[in-house]
Amino acid sequence: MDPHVHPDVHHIADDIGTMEIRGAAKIADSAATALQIQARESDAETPDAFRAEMRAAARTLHDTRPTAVSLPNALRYVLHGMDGVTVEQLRESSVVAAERFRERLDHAQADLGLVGANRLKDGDCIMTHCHSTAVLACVEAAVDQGKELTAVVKETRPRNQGHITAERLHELGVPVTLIVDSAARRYLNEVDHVMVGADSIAADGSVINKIGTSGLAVNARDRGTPVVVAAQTFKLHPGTLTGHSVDIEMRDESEVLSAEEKAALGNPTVANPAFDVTPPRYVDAIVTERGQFPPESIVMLMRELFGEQTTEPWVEPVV
Ligand SMILES: O=P(O)(O)OC[C@H]1O[C@H](OP(=O)(O)O)[C@H](O)[C@@H]1O
Repeated sequence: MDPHVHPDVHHIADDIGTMEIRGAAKIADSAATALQIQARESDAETPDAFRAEMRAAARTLHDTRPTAVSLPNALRYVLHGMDGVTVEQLRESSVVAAERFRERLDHAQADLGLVGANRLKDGDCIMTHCHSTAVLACVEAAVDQGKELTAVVKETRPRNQGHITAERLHELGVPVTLIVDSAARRYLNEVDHVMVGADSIAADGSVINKIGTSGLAVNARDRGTPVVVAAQTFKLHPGTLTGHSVDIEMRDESEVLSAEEKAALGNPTVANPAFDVTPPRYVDAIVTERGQFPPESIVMLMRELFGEQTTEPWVEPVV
């Protein structure tokens, strides 16, 4: 019989898959919460059964979206924290690990915000792409320091997450100019920084973020506008230390065109990659809770944080 996965874990996994829950930090937070629910509610009678349930829950969550490494990093953190010889010890340690992960996430976001805010000067204008809570943490910290900022916000087709950014910036008192994605180059001369988030950062300093980030970064370099990536260290992709590449998620064509719209166009092939890869030479700085790094040096931080090896604790152990 398959290990029992709590229905709330399935619900959270479904919400991550459909992007009801989205944004790399929020996904990580929700994944840790889901494992906490699984641990709290488990009826497992033996330590082996408990561990098997936790691994199954983690696999369910893991298989939802492939690109944001914050998801496996959250699962890894909680499963590595699961410790003890009785079910109650395993339960308690898992719950504590999930709680600790979520607290670290919150602190990291606040600390990163202060680092990012130091890059911003009173009167600066930023250009954003998609919706990144890490970027907003930098803006919020700068606003709290009394700096007046303005923003040019890219819509970010196909899901228009730029609209969320516009709303949040408005709440922070930052005046927003919303533009369609293809207008970005036109406005790059008028902004002081491009600020984006990240879903994964590879060992060579490449930044994997919402589709359109790489074109924006290349244009920004051409115009001499610095590109800042705001990302907590759990966006660092440990697998890339050992030669793995980051999967780029292809999402459903219905996000781009409805079935009727597609038929009216003569049924073209529709491709909907959710992310792209920006090479390190187009990134000026990666802002983390551990400070600001040139992308080429991020590998040193990764070695310090992850060592040389990575494990996938949600995979069944070989017996
Ligand atoms: O962790 P924070 O900075 O909030 O978000 C980071 C990134 O997550 C989002 O992915 P999606 O919308 O879930 O596909 C965007 O690509 C955004 O830049």
